[in-house]
Amino acid sequence: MRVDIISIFPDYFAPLELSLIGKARTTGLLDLSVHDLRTWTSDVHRTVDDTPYGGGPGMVMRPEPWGQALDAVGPGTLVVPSPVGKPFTQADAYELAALEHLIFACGRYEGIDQRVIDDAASRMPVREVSLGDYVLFGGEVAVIVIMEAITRLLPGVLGNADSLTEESHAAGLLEAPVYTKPASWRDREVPDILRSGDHGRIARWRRDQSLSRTASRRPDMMAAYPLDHLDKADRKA
Ligand SMILES: N#Cc1ccccc1Cn1ccc2ccc(-c3cc(N)[nH]n3)cc21
Repeated sequence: MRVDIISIFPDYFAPLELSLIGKARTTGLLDLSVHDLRTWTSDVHRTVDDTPYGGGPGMVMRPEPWGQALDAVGPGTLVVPSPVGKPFTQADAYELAALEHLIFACGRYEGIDQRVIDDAASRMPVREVSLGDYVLFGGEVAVIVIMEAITRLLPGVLGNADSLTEESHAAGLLEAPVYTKPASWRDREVPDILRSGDHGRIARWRRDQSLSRTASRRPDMMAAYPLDHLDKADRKA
């Protein structure tokens, strides 16, 4: 997978040289390039923002540098983090992980001139995505989060691919609590079932835990959970 990130703060992406994303880059699973938007400015001050038409607070990112940057690195699927984007989900992570070339546009200030998005959409797929109902300073942190969510889905990145099938949101439920040694810690014991060796009962216990956690913490996910995945007993719960 090829990924191009465009930002006025390229140093924000140093964390993408670490851990499993860094390993994916060195092994060639991920071809990641980070670009400074100011590369595509032409004035001595390397200006990337200007005052908003119609007035209002703050500044808006100018279209010219963005247009030239996207011409240079595109075409690909353009992903634009934004407070007004579609909520980013695990399903989106799977979809993006299956694509050949992603381009991330990191806005700052009050956002990017809308014509940049409209112009890009005339020649490549564009996805405006939100990480949640809160406002960040810019798109960089959102791109780091999205890059983690995507990269861990790439074949060969996670040592144990089984992790992907059991984890939260993969099966449409929140995952069960996890425990490791010691069996007793600060007078708190690991549930006996998990030490029973009865894998059938353990699987049932974990699914019950997932259902109860999801029902209490994320009723919205329960509403979307296919009823035919529930045993008759579960449906009464
Ligand atoms: N746009 C905008 C904007 C509008 C008003 C006030 C502040 C900003 C800051 N900002 C500039 C770029 C940019 C990118 C993504 C987010 C973002 C995503 C999520 N989920 N929250 N915030 C914010 C971003």
